[in-house]
Amino acid sequence: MIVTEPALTVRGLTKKYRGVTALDDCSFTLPAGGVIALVGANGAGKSTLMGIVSGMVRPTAGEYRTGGRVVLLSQDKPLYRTFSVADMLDFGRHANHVWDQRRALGWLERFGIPLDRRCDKLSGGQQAQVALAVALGACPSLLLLDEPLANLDPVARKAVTGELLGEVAETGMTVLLSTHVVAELAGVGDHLLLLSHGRNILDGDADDLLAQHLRLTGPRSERPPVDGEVVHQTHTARQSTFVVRGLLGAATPLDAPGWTAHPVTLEDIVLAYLKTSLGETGL
Ligand SMILES: Nc1ncnc2c1ncn2[C@@H]1O[C@H](COP(=O)(O)OP(=O)(O)OP(=O)(O)O)[C@@H](O)[C@H]1O
Repeated sequence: MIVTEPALTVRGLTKKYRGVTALDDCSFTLPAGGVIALVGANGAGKSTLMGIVSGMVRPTAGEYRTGGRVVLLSQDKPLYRTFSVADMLDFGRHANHVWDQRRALGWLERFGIPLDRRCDKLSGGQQAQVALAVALGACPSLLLLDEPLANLDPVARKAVTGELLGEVAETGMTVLLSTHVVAELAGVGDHLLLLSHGRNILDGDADDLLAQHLRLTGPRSERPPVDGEVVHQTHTARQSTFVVRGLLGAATPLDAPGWTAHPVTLEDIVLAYLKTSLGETGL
């Protein structure tokens, strides 16, 4: 039996800046070999987590363990303005012990990025592609992408995500992709990690999470008509809606007059947890 080491294990990880708790006693394990969507509002602690895991930021408490080479591509793309694209690949080759020039070149070719163009003469989206090529050339086992796709238009973002999934399938690497574009989650991540105020409030396999959650609508009631954890609830004078985590699938018939069950999307799940963590009860 092949036992794959997790891509990342985190125990009690905490980071405090003067007066600000950026990460608050986080513990979770992320599986290897897929794309993990790291989701959270502005200031939730996503960049801090990536900074720690890449070794750039020292945690205040707790520990973490990774399964191999970690490469971070941060929000401010690390390019030298006056370097050509080819110079950036040379730089990558010299800055990394392990370097795969073919892989870096292949990525640039797929997106038609000219090698002789100076980095400051490229569009924001093209600069993101060069930074990605350098990151991939370094052959990461865990690639941390801190919103590097923010400059890309939705079509380009989809193309890049598709190519990244190809790289994951080919090499077995793990990509931790941070985003607050919740609407674009579908089809991006195999696994979801949700941060709110420095705490990991949800993590799990995307398909499992979809199967475990459902929305129930029925006559106004204090409680839903099924067992399970109430993630979020809203009430009007005559109607109640609950997002519940339980064992019932949306296709299971409900033995409760007036109640209907609906499947949820990953976006619905994320929003339900975030609203509850922000204290929005809808009561
Ligand atoms: N160097 C720092 N000094 C002081 N406070 C910091 C520092 N870096 C981050 N913080 C604070 O820590 C908290 C978490 O910030 P972080 O950048 O990790 O969040 P984020 O989820 O990446 O946010 P965004 O989506 O806006 O990039 C915020 O309150 C932020 O102001």
